[in-house]
Amino acid sequence: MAEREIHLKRTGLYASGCSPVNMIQAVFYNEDMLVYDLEDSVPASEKDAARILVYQMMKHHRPRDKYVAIRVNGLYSEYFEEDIQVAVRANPDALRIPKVEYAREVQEISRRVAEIEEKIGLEAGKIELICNIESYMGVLNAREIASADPRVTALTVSAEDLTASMKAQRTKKGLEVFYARNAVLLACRAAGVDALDVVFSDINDEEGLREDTALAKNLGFDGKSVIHPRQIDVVNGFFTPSQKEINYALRVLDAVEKGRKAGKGAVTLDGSMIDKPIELRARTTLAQARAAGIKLDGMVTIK
Ligand SMILES: CC(C)(COP(=O)(O)OP(=O)(O)OC[C@H]1O[C@@H](n2cnc3c(N)ncnc32)[C@H](O)[C@@H]1OP(=O)(O)O)[C@@H](O)C(=O)NCCC(=O)NCCSC(=O)C[C@@](O)(CC(=O)O)C(=O)O
Ligand SMILES: [Mg+2]
Repeated sequence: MAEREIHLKRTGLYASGCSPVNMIQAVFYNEDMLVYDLEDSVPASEKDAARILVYQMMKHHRPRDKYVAIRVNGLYSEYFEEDIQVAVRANPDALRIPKVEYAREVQEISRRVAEIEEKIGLEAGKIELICNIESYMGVLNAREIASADPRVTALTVSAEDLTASMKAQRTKKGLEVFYARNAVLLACRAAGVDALDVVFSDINDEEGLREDTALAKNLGFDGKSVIHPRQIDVVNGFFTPSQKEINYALRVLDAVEKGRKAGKGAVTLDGSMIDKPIELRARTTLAQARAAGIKLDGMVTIK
């Protein structure tokens, strides 16, 4: 099995497989993950053309240093067989699998990917699987799905299909998917895979996007799917620790270290108690900052 590199997934930009212009443009934006879509953004009449376009893009214009995924149609759709044949041959970093409901589906897809990898001589096990959780059944089984197969490196919450399956109304505040977001996030944490948040569909509502992304970040998500280039910097910004957050994290570790030397388990900083979980959160902030390319060496802590 291939050794996994860790990839930042703050933003996953969908570019429709039936829009050659968007597919080319998407190469040049700041998203961490580019997702070429063969599923719901492609009408039935364009499925064959989209498959060819995505394959050609991957062969001739694949961006260097960018994590690229291909979203295939679901396991039970009439397009799955051709999609998986072409998508694996395009050798993406990951396949995004829509509408996953059971661990056995992930295992079946992983087995199919392995067969094709072997047939065409690709490194075994390198292509990752990102499972889109977009039904009540998927949410209920998220824990098993997240640990179904070593290829699984992330789960996403996909709110549009999910709310349709729940007979819920999709709102911007997102109360209807609050439980699902938490359930999927906890499943990801239990399995040690990344948790990716819902698409915010109104591309003209920046304030709404900010509120939605702040919520996702506070809940613990690692990133968010986006559909328009305007959404990328906003979302990257939320999932990259700010200077203020980094500075606070450094001060927490400083206080912990001083406490340790003085033989204390809990110390205070700015009047608040600092103990083990706060130290852990500070370490997470610094790990996220390093992953985002922020250099921490020699950084001074200023109150
Ligand atoms: C919404 C719109 C049509 C608007 O386009 P418009 O062209 O009107 O927008 P403009 O503002 O005019 O664009 C300004 C400039 O940006 C360029 N530009 C725009 N979008 C770009 C882009 N994506 N990539 C690269 N470039 C782009 C454009 O070409 C122009 O370039 P230029 O002319 O040079 O200035 C377009 O964005 C778009 O197609 N988005 C992706 C839609 C999609 O993939 N949906 C499926 C995934 S969600 C789903 O399935 C639900 C889910 O499954 C989710 C889950 O599972 O996670 C669930 O259940 O919840
Ligand atoms: Mg969907």
